[in-house]
Order: sequence, then C-alpha cells, then structure tokens
Amino acid sequence: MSQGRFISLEGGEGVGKSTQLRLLAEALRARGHDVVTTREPGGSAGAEAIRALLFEGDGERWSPAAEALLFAAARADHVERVIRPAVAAGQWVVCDRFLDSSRAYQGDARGLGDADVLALHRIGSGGLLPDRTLVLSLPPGEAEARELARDGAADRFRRRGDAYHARVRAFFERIAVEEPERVRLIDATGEEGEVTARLLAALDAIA
Ligand SMILES: Nc1ncnc2c1ncn2[C@@H]1O[C@H](COP(=O)(O)OP(=O)(O)O)[C@@H](O)[C@H]1O
Ligand SMILES: Cc1cn([C@H]2C[C@H](O)[C@@H](COP(=O)(O)OP(=O)(O)O)O2)c(=O)[nH]c1=O
Repeated sequence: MSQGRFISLEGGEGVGKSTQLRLLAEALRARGHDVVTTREPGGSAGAEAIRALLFEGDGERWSPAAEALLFAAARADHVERVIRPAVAAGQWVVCDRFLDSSRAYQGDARGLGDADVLALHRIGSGGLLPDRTLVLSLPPGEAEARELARDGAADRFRRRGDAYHARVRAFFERIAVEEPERVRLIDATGEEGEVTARLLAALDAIA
C-alpha cells in the first residue's frame, strides 16, 4: 500500500481553490494515486450540519469565539471520520480549506488570536496538520475581476471590503514565510492548467 497524504488548498475567496481542487485531484489520479477530495467547513455528515449553522442567518449571528468553536467542532468530526481514516488507508486527501482558514479568519481577521485557534485544534483534532498546504495567491482585485467577468457583479467582495481581503491575503503570505516546509505560496494567475502545474511542482518532496 502506498503512503497516504493530506494536502490542503488555502487562500482568499475566489482565488480558484475549488477549480484547482478538481484539477489537482485529476492530475494526482493520473499519477496513480487514490485521491479523495473534500472541503471545509464540512466534508463529513456532522460537519456539513455545522456548516449549515455557520452560514445560515445574518453575519453577526455568532460571536467570534462561538464561531471559532463551531469551525473547530466541524473540523474535529471531519478529521476523525474522513481525513485520518483515508490517509491511514493510503489515500491522498485533498481538502478545500482547513485549519489555516480558521487562523486567518477567526484568529486574525476576527481577532481571536493564533494561539487560541491552535489550542482549539489541538483539543478537537489532535493538532493534525496537512503534509503540505498550497496557498493560492492573486494580486489585489483579481479575484473580484474574475467574478465580475463571470457574473457581471462581485457583491461578495464589495460586502467585505478591500482592507479585509488585504488582511486575509497578508496572513496567508506570512504563514508561507514562517512555515516554509509545510506551506507554499502559489501564483494563481494565468490559465487553470498553468496553476495546476505550479501546484504539482510544489508537492516536490511529498509526491
Ligand atoms: N485560472 C483561472 N482563470 C480565470 N478564471 C478562473 C481561474 N480559475 C478559476 N476561475 C474562475 O474564478 C471563479 C472562482 O473560482 P473558484 O474555483 O470557485 O474559487 P474559490 O473556490 O477559491 O472561491 C470561478 O468562476 C472560476 O471559474
Ligand atoms: C474553513 C473555514 C472557512 N471560513 C470561511 C472562509 C469563507 O469565507 C467561508 C467558506 O466558504 P467557501 O464556500 O469555501 O468560500 P470560497 O469558495 O469563497 O473560498 O468560510 C472561516 O472563516 N473559517 C474556517 O475555518
């Protein structure tokens, strides 16, 4: 049995994570790996139920702490029921967002702090980290421009504001510098296939 792997895709809204999840999974299957794709929040029955709680209602429904606990609870279920068993069975798990999204959104943008988010992850999920985290990065405004080109509107970007998007982008760039073994920053500009090639190249020592 080949060795299982756990890869997460991260980055701000609209940088191409779900597109690349699909393309990267296809490319890894073509190399002979048994690939499972999944996403957060969600990815298991319990975590999908928590996802509904998180995204229903207005944006102020949960306090920052309650929100962080819900994300951590969803992740605990997903890790225990889906990710750990798949990796143990030799599969490659590719996940659209994981812990680093909680660090960026709850820890940094909502002000909870990195140490507390990491503590929740230790309690909930035994501190499981991906073998590699690929952060898709676009220049400011480019994700919004892609959405505008597709839909003629980019409401979800305007709702949050430029400062918010800049802060999330800066957080992901920082962890790529601070945790270079695990986290790689990937240029997400250009054609889909070019981006997939960059992702594959960034799996170097684990592929
Ligand atoms: N390389 C690319 N070039 C142009 N548009 C892209 C590219 N990758 C994705 N898109 C488009 O950008 C939008 C956001 O991509 P998506 O994969 O849904 O991002 P995310 O999952 O990060 O929100 C979609 O309309 C998608 O078709
Ligand atoms: C996994 C995770 C996501 N999120 C946020 C980021 C996104 O705004 C949203 C996930 O929605 P999603 O549909 O994945 O967004 P997108 O495709 O736009 O990236 O939840 C957190 O705040 N914390 C987390 O731990």
